[in-house]
Amino acid sequence: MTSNVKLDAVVKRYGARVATDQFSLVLEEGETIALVGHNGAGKTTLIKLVLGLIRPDAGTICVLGSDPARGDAEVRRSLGYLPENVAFNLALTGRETLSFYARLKGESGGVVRDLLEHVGLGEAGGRRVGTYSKGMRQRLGLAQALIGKPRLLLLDEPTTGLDPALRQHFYEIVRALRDEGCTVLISSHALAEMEGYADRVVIMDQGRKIADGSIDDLRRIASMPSRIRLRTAPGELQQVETHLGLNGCHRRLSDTTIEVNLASSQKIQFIHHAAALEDQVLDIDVLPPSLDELYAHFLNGRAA
Ligand SMILES: Nc1ncnc2c1ncn2[C@@H]1O[C@H](COP(=O)(O)OP(=O)(O)OP(=O)(O)O)[C@@H](O)[C@H]1O
Repeated sequence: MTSNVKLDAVVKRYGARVATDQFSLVLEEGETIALVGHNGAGKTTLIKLVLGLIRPDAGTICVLGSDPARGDAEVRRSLGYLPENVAFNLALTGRETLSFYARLKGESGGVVRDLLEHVGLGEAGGRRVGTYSKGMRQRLGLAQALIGKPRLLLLDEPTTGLDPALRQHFYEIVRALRDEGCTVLISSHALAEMEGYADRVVIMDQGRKIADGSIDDLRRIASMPSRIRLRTAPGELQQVETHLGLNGCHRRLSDTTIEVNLASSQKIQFIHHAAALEDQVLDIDVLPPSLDELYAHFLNGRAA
């Protein structure tokens, strides 16, 4: 694999405040990475360092083979960036806005129409940005970030303001880019929606990296219990509890639903027993820890 981004022991201070603290990270070609952390954890600072908009006080950064602070034109053309708050000239149309950014990136105006179509703004391209909804401006921002087929895409809170259908569409665009080999770093607080799309999750807290791995890796490291949910036949709930030896280590969610928290070592045996009660247990769901739960786990561990 080729590493598109390498940060080694990067420190960035704003006065006495340390925004990133000995932060090391490697991002490979074709990876989608979720960067998560509380407000003020240092996510935007990290993105700005990778873009070369600010310089580190210590440590080294290499982006697409060069130091981003050098502002290498070839590297800049291969970067796409969607800032947290997109600010466009409201008097320009969507098409004029994208044409402007395309020229800045040395691309022909021919890409504009396709990009507008791609983000679902084909028909609105002739309207002034001032008349766009927040979601439309966000999509225009994404189109701007996609100019020039970037090899590295940095998206800061990209789905804020998008409705569920547009979020879905947004992640489909991200998946297609990843399949073409683009590295996509997404900073977000919307953990649930990242679950199906992120190859890796990096959790930041107070400028430090406190977890880094696939969701499965994080589940293994956290070794949190899974929730097993059983649906019983009507009137059979108590029998099932007795058969399975559940002595209060479970919750009744309804007259026919029980939930049990089990460590991975106990999970298979329990499911086996429950499945054997085939007249009484109608359904078994295994709910592994969600990204929200893992996030809380790692942050609590940090606090401890
Ligand atoms: N230009 C600046 N001057 C002074 N302090 C700053 C500056 N930019 C960021 N900081 C501080 O650095 C820390 C990290 O901020 P940063 O914006 O990187 O966090 P974040 O994780 O992106 O937060 P959010 O989720 O709220 O966007 C915070 O304590 C913030 O107050």
